[in-house]
Amino acid sequence: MHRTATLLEDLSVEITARDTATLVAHAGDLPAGTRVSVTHLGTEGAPERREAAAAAARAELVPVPHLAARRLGSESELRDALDGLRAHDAHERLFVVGGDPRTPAGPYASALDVIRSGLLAEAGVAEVGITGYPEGHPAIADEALWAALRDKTAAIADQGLTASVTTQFSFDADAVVAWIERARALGIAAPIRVGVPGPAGVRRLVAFARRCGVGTSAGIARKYGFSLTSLVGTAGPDRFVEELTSRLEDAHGEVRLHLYTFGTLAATIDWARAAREAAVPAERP
Ligand SMILES: NC(=O)C1=CN([C@@H]2O[C@H](COP(=O)(O)OP(=O)(O)OC[C@H]3O[C@@H](n4cnc5c(N)ncnc54)[C@H](O)[C@@H]3O)[C@@H](O)[C@H]2O)C=CC1
Ligand SMILES: Nc1nc(=O)c2c([nH]1)NC[C@@H]1CN(c3ccc(C(=O)N[C@@H](CCC(=O)O)C(=O)O)cc3)CN21
Repeated sequence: MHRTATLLEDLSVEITARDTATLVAHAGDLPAGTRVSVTHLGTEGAPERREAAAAAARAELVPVPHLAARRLGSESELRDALDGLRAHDAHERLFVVGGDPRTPAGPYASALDVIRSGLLAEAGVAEVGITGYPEGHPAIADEALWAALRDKTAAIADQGLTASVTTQFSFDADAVVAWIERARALGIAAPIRVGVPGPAGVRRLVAFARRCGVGTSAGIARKYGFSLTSLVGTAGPDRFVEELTSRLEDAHGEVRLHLYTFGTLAATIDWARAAREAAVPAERP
């Protein structure tokens, strides 16, 4: 398939539990089998996240619930979360992230600690998603990030599980392509889902970028499609996707798109459908 079509056909979306009703209402506009990540925030509980994942599964989508290691208070909290997901058949794919809390709430200080617990494999998880940072991380040194990526990939394989990588959102296609090349050069062969925000208000994007420690230099932002001096208006990932597409080659391995929806799930689904239809024109009789 053409590369743009592949990126757009098999993209994934990331929601929070409170997007569940919107997801159910608009699921029909996503291809069956689309992966739906459910962010692990401190403001939403495990039952709501589990319900969001279950709703995705019922809608013929593939849930990817997130677990933030530092938000887990105890081993039994992890066991309960896995059991709850399993009861809804929403445990096959998980995304494990360290999490923002400065101090871990319980025994897991990093994603690696959760993976090494062995509880994921025991619960019947098949695939474990981990992070990637094309623009680095404000509080974690680059060397530590690359070491973590290597160690997590190895630990996932040791547990007999499959790894995939989803990158922190970025507005900079050059940084993303350079990051993919470095990862491949280091022997990371897992599929990489490139994180980018869905269409959203510029003010919102700037606020989330600040909150998540993602750079928005004026030049990059302008290229992406938003002006930092004029915060009114909406910016979408069109140019980013176009540029990413034009730069990707077979040597980059399996690469997909991951859309962080930041409260704009319906608009993101509309955007994805329009982009898909533009890339793969319906066959004429
Ligand atoms: N990329 C994403 O979608 C999300 C990222 N986060 C971020 O997760 C970060 C780390 O998670 P992963 O990338 O999975 O790393 P990780 O858990 O694999 O850890 C990588 C390295 O950073 C250290 N570390 C982990 N969390 C930290 C924190 N909050 N502060 C300082 N050092 C930390 C670990 O000890 C380890 O050395 C959080 O700080 C947060 O910024 C949180 C939610 C979603
Ligand atoms: N460093 C870091 N921390 C994160 O928590 C994080 C990232 N990076 N990268 C992207 C993902 C996506 N993230 C988020 C975070 C918040 C909302 C959000 O919509 N928050 C609502 C409140 C939702 C609620 O509390 O139920 C908001 O209006 O802020 C969405 C995605 C969190 N993630």
